[in-house]
Amino acid sequence: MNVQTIDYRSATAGGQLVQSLRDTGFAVLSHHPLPDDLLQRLYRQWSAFFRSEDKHRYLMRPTRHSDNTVGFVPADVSETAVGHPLRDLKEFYHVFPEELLPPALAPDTLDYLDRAFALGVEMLDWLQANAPTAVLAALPDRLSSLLSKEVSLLRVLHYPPLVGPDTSVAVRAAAHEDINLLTLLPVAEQPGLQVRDRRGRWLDVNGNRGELIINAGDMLCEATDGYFPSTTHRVVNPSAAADNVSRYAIPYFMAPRLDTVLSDRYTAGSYLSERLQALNRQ
Ligand SMILES: O=C(O)CCC(=O)C(=O)O
Ligand SMILES: [Fe+2]
Repeated sequence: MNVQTIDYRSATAGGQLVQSLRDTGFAVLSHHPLPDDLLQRLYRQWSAFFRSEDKHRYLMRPTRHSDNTVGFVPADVSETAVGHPLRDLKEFYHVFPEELLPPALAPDTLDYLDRAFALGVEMLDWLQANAPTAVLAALPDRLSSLLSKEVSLLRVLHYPPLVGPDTSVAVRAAAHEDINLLTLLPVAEQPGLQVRDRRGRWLDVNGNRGELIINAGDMLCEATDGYFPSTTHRVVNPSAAADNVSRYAIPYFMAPRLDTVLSDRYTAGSYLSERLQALNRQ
């Protein structure tokens, strides 16, 4: 399996994106418009946040627009991937527009969120223009018109350096699929992200700094009757002592309005509720 790197500026980028998502569920986008200096500021500001005790003042609470939570999620209540016995080794912060957010972090974080949303709209328009009409015909609207900024989630993840005895079983992020339509994830400064190919082998996602990983989520898979597969991925623990440092990642999970009918079985709302219950079962 070969996750394609696609140059955002290429005239055929849309077709390449469809092909790569079809083949692997993932793509890497180079030369995209999300500014690297903005991303670097986010890493700096959020690493300071996770180091400070202030984070406990922003403990997670229900969001206004979905069953999700907004705010800081400490490692001891973190998610447990379906089929995995232990919680992931991560703490994170859920950002939604106009909801709980430390004021010092708001300007750059919300600027990034707006830009990521605009790029996500463009990516879905690329899929719309390049996927077979029949695949998208059952959807109630154009893919990008289904998006909801209120339901879409910017997650800032901190995977602390590993300590303690049970790290051989617990992992930074156990194997899972994303719930949403499309995920935009800047290539992290530290390695660890892997995807599973059709034969069950785990492969590193080889993106370079400054590039953007794009992957299809389960809602896109459901809404296209499997045309766009949502590929299983994970974040493995550092293997060498020298790599045992904090890792940060900032995925943007783009989701449709909750009343969107995805299939005969699900609306986006019923799908999201079912999946969140499974993740937060412990
Ligand atoms: O940390 C990463 O690189 C990916 C995180 C991820 O897959 C997720 O939060 O769904
Ligand atoms: Fe994920």
